[in-house]
Parts: sequence; C-alpha cells; structure tokens
Amino acid sequence: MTQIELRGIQKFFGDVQVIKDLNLDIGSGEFIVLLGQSGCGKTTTLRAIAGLETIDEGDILIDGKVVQHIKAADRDIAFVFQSFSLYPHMTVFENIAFPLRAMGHSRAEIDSEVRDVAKVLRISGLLDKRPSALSGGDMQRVAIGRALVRRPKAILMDEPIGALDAKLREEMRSEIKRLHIEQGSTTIYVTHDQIEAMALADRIVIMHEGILQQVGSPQEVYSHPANLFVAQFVGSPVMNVADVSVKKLNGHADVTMSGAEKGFAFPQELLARLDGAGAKVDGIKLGIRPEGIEVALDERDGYLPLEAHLIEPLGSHDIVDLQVGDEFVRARTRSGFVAAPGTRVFARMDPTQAHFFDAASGSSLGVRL
Ligand SMILES: Nc1ncnc2c1ncn2[C@@H]1O[C@H](COP(=O)(O)OP(=O)(O)OP(=O)(O)O)[C@@H](O)[C@H]1O
Repeated sequence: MTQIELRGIQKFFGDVQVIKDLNLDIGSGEFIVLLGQSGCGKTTTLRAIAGLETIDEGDILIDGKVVQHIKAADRDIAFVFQSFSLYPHMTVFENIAFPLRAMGHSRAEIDSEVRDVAKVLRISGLLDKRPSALSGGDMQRVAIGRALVRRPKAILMDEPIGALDAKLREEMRSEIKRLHIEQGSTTIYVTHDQIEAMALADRIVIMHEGILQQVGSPQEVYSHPANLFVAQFVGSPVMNVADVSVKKLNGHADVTMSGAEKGFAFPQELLARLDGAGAKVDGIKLGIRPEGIEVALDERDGYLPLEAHLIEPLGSHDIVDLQVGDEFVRARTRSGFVAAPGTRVFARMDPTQAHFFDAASGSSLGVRL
C-alpha cells in the first residue's frame, strides 16, 4: 500500500508555468482523478509523479521518501497511456508477462501471475491471440494487465479509455472501478471528462491553468463547489450562473437576476448570511443546478411567472429553458411536463440548492441555507 504526497510542486516549460504550487496528499489505496480542461497540467503532474518529467520546485514523496531524484524505472510505478503501446509481434500472454520476464521471475511464477491478472480483467480466453486480433477495449485490458502484473506501488493512468467509443468507455469505466475495488492499488487517473471522474474517483482533484481548484469526493465537488470554475465544470447540464441583486422585500430575501423585473423569493436569513460572508451587495453571483429549480403549471405562492422556451427531451427527464429578464435559466422537469415552447409556467428556486459566489474572485461565499 502506497501513499503519495506532492509538496509545493512548480513546473515551467520555458517561461510558461504549467504547475503552480501544487500540494496534494494521496492516501494508500485511494482512487484519485485529476480533472481539468486540456492543457491545465494534469498530464505533466502525472508524468512528474512517475518520474517521466522533472519538476522545478517542491517535493514528491512516495511512502514518505523524497523521489524526485530517483529514476522512473526505480520508482516502481506503472503507467497506462491512452495509446495501448502493445508489442504487436507478441501474444497477449507474452505482452502481460513482459515486465515479469524483465525482472527475472521464474516461468512458473510468470505463468501464475499472468493467468491471475487475465482472470481479473476477463481476458483469459485471449492469452494466445496477438494484439491485432483484439478489440480496442481488450487491447486496453491487456495494457492495464501489463501494468498491474508486477504489482506496482501505484498505478497512473492518462486518459486510458479516451480513444474508445462511448459505449465501450462506459463498460471499461466500470471494469477499472471493479479492478480497483478488487486490487486496492493507489491509483491516479487523468481525464477531462467530468462524468468519468465522478464515476471513478474516491476524490477528484480539479485543476485549471496549473492551479488546484478543489479536492473532494464527487458528492462534495458537486454539492459544494469551491468556486465558479468548479461549479460550471462539474455537472451536466452546467449549473445556471447569473449576476443577482439581493434585497429585503415583504419579509423575504428577494434575489433578482440582472435584467429581470421580479426576483425569486428566498428565506430572509439569506441577507444575514451574505452579510456575514462579507458579500458585496452589487457583486454576487447566484449558481443553481437545473434540478434546483422547481417548475409548476399553476400559479403558486412564491413562484415567479416565466415563459418556457427551448425544451430538450432527454428521455428520463426534460431540460426546459425559462426566460428570466434577458437571460435563460435551465430547469429539470419530468418528461413532457411542459408541453410546448411558449408555455407560461411558474418557478421557484430551492434555497437549499442555491450557491452564492463573489463575482470578482469567483470564490464561493460558503453561504448555505
Ligand atoms: N514538453 C513540453 N514542452 C513545452 N510545453 C509543454 C510540454 N508538455 C506540455 N506542455 C504544455 O504544458 C501545458 C500543460 O500540459 P499538460 O499536458 O500537462 O496538460 P493536460 O491538462 O494534461 O492536457 P491534455 O489533456 O491536453 O494532455 C500545456 O500548455 C502544454 O502545451
């Protein structure tokens, strides 16, 4: 079992700083996903841990030992890339056996280890085949098998299923998770796909422009995003975000989106909470996910009359665009609930699902109702 710590990592390519003071503690047996847009520094971080890339500042510790001066080959960390890089002239068995042969294991050991790994990955029937005869998913299973067979201290995966089609990606995602549950190796997995990150991770590490934005369980980053970047990066469809003004009105807090005539009613305690969080009256952004907006077809107390525009039927539910002033907010409804564009509906925001951000910094104000 292996712990990995990153302490104040800085990395430059020429004048460009691609990792900015990265600190992270990865527990033994944890499945960590590095999530962020292309170019945010995920791959560089992973390569630095593996020893395939140098760092300019900071320390990388594996089980408490500083390793940045230790060669990749001596760190005992396995790396799985998106490109499968199997040896085409070898069988599946030989491909998986390769690292063990290089380490000088006996024939009997190799045979038993390869068969064990093949069983876990459900490729026992393919051991005599060559890579050219395999599907994309099976090739990646073999690549993972080759990485796991020598029981490395940790396994690092860089978009390992990014090149597969959507259905296969979903299948492989479950397999990778199952494998992790069975084997319990410390795993660091890079992806730009937030759904993949949510499905796989014990904890997600969200990066943006080389800066760590938030570390937390999938539920934490979804329900309590630290800032606007995380709020809008995690979750699909994206969280609604709008500039709002908040004032006292008829015994409640009135939250009006810019350009709108009327506001949404929130409990009055919101005013004190925002005040306590140091929010500036004219610098607040409201964030709310589509499921946080409740839509009714009849007029109700505390509901705002709005017009429905685009309706996106997604099978299990619909996403309905509601016009609020000059803007649209997207609400989640039951399938077919709003019959047609142009329908007048009534909507309220669930205060417990609303997020408030400082408009200037983008940071969450930490206000919860
Ligand atoms: N060897 C290199 N020389 C110069 N710049 C590099 C090098 N490797 C990466 N970069 C740059 O560093 C930044 C971070 O790259 P990195 O590959 O870590 O990002 P990423 O988040 O993994 O993105 P992707 O998903 O596209 O791989 C990018 O702007 C990239 O162009």
